[in-house]
Amino acid sequence: MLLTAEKLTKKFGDHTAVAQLDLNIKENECVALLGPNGAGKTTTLQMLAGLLTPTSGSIRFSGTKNINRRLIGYLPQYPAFFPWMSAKEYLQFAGRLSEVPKKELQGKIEEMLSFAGLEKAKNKRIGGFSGGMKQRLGLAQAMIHEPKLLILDEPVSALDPSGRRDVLEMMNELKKKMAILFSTHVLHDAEQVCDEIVMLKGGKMKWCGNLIDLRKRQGEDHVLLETKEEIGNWLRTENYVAECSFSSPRAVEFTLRNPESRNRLLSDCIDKGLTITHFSEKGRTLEDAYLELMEQ
Ligand SMILES: Nc1ncnc2c1ncn2[C@@H]1O[C@H](COP(=O)(O)OP(=O)(O)OP(=O)(O)O)[C@@H](O)[C@H]1O
Repeated sequence: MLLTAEKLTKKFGDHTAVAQLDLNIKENECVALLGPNGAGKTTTLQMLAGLLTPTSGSIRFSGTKNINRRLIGYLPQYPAFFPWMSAKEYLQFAGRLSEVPKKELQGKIEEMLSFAGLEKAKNKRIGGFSGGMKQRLGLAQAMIHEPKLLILDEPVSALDPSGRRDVLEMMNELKKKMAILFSTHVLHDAEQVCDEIVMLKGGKMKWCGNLIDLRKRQGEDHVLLETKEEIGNWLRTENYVAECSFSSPRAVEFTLRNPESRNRLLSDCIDKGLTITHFSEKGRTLEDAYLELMEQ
């Protein structure tokens, strides 16, 4: 295991920002920390990055108790850039801070500029960069020393759709080489890149699992049925049918109490002499499953 946090807790005075959080990150795994505003995402990331001391609990990185900052890359939610510096100068500065060996630094800077799509802007001042360019530069500085774990706080939240896509594509490339832990309050962003999801609310873990587990919670139980003949009232009283709503005598929407009763429904329709002209099942969206978990 690359990182193991046990019973991680952070209190600010009387307020508990993170409570008894257990978290595991494997090598090359991409984990999304998902939660609404104030859930404790930034506090958690800062503790794991070694920037904030936990009130209690433990963090083990690569099996040792010390957080080795050289093995971690961190991009804060609001990175502070020096607007008068050029992209190249900024990466030089970041590379020295991260102790990239001098003889490797120039090569690394060129590699990062190319990865971030900033070669043409390398000598331009950061003050004139768009939000997307700044975020790509922020990612480049976080990984210039080839960390084993990249910690990104809301890396796409402030970006427009094209900036979002660029940064998510960069993350998809990066996860082939290193583990990534990133926070977001948007499930759709998590879906694009992550393997595992950890949901936080009020400083506590609400749920953790992978997208497959989350998709299982979607279900496929909402049915739309249309027939040539009038359906009749029998459907309302069937015990496998719930929340039945007729939009016309020949069209009805309802929820199947369990997905296996689908065959029973179809054979009942045939027994009643109905000709089925439309049958479809609609699952809830992933967002619905997420919101339901958060509200539980
Ligand atoms: N330095 C601090 N002093 C006091 N309270 C704090 C401090 N930092 C965070 N908090 C509180 O801890 C809770 C968790 O904050 P945190 O910033 O970790 O949440 P978040 O999930 O990152 O939220 P957001 O999505 O808004 O960035 C909030 O209630 C916040 O007000």
